[in-house]
Amino acid sequence: MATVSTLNPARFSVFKGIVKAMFVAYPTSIHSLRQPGSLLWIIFTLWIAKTVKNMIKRAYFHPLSHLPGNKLLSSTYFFTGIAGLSGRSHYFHPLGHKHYGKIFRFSPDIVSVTDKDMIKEILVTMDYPKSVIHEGFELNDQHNLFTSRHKEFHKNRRRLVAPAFGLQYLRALEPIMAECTQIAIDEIDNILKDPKAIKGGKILKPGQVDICSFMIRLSLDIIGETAFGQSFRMVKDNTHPVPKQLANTLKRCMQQTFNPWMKWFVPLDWSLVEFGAQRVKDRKLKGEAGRRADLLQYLIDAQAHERANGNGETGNDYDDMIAGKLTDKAVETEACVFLVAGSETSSTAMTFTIMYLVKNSDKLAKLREELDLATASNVPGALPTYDQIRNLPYLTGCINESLRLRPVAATGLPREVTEDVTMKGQFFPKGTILLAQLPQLHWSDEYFPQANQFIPERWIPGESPFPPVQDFTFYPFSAGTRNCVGKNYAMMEMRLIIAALIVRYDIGFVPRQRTDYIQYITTALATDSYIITMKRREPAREF
Ligand code: HEM
Repeated sequence: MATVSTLNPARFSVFKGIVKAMFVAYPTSIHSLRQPGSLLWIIFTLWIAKTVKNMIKRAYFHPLSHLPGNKLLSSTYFFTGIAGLSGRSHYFHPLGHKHYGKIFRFSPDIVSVTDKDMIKEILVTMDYPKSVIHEGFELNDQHNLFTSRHKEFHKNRRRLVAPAFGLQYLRALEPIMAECTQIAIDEIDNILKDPKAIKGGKILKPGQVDICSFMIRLSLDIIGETAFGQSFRMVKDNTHPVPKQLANTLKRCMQQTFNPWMKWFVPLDWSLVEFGAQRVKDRKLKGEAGRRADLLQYLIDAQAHERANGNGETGNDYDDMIAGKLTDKAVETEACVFLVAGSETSSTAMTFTIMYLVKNSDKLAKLREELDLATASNVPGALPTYDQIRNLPYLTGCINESLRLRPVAATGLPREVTEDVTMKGQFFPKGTILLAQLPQLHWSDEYFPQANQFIPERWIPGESPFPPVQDFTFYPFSAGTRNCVGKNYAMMEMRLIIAALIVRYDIGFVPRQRTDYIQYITTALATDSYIITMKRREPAREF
């Protein structure tokens, strides 16, 4: 297996050579630069003049220059590049909106939007395609469901993949999710008995558990089992190389999207794709004996079905890809996409939900009461079943409230305008990237009274102290044709895991911890850690 993305040694030595040569040539160059009329002086002056001319053009004479926004930021891609490197641009957008209002331009062709009607128009009514930003995340040289900007491709691929997330199929995944959750619970119990039993990470005080680490590892194991038919055993061993490689690669992808020069030095490591391809081959080789009710099986069956109905591949790789056919490569790629799109998203959302619960003990007590009632008939040791918890309003309210306050799409959703358009009296030329700022909408007191408070009751008709939540104000899973195909999967997983933890343990807040977050493709706590206290409940809910 290839190593984690590092500097490309050959290119790095070329780079070192250039830097060395620059140092040797430095005194001469500086001297030459200081001589008006010398060749270097002329080249440098022309370059500066061209850059300044382009910056002035973008800032004052661009079709978007009528929009509010900082002229310096709008004149160059430099600052978007820096933001892309840091993974923290979501901290900067609210400041921009506070200063400039619901629409502001912060890059030559990127405009941030928090206006409710415009967001609906961008995501739902006009259903604009994804932007060039998404292409930086294409894997296996293939368009895929998540990244593709091509409507026809997306329509075909979504038709083939979406049924895998239908309720009937998802119910078959419950035993897999339950088994992985039970393994996590056993590991938590081990750590509570002996803090040294921790798998990786630092040993914590007795009674403390890093719940963020558990959520990350558990959701990786679940997606490994359901998308590849093989757990990464991250909860048990925490040593599988693929998750780490993937996290590094996604970070690099995001950085390179905004800083294309990095591609020259830092190759991307797609070991994940090799891993995925091997799993697909293994499953196909086993034939009927290897059948399992999971996402991978669904993709393999869908491929066989298409072939049997004469809708299989033509043999021309490019045409097949553009048409969204389920080739072998496409099956491998989509299984990998599930891992990319379906692990950190769920784990972050669960960590934030638990973080809000431990910070709001009254809400935690109310959730516990609801769960205890719903699972009262369980024998000791049994995990809550999905039938027991799927319709619990307070549990759903807690998850919704956490997704509202900390949406996984922290930097907003970029969409590209396909033709010149005027929205809310503002002109946007073809090619403009509109960034639908979901977080700002979710945090608006106009739509969510006391917006910065964790109030699960607001989602429960009859219990809410506020008017009902309006349509098109809450987009944790996006909307339109590009909404999250894994929404039902994610809701099921989050409900099952959070219910299992709350029923089994008393959990509590540990003060003085960092809770800042970063976003490369999805959002995560910057430290990958959130510690809580946990204690087995005695004796009533002992199982
Ligand atoms: C709490 C968990 C999750 C959240 C908040 C979430 C959120 C989102 C959002 C906001 C999008 C739109 C992204 C964009 O427009 O750029 C999206 C798309 C997507 N999600 Fe999720 N997601 C979650 C879990 C999952 C899971 C578990 C899976 C799969 C197992 C998944 C698979 C996908 C895929 C494949 C897409 C692309 C769909 C398309 O364009 O047709 N997601 N998700």
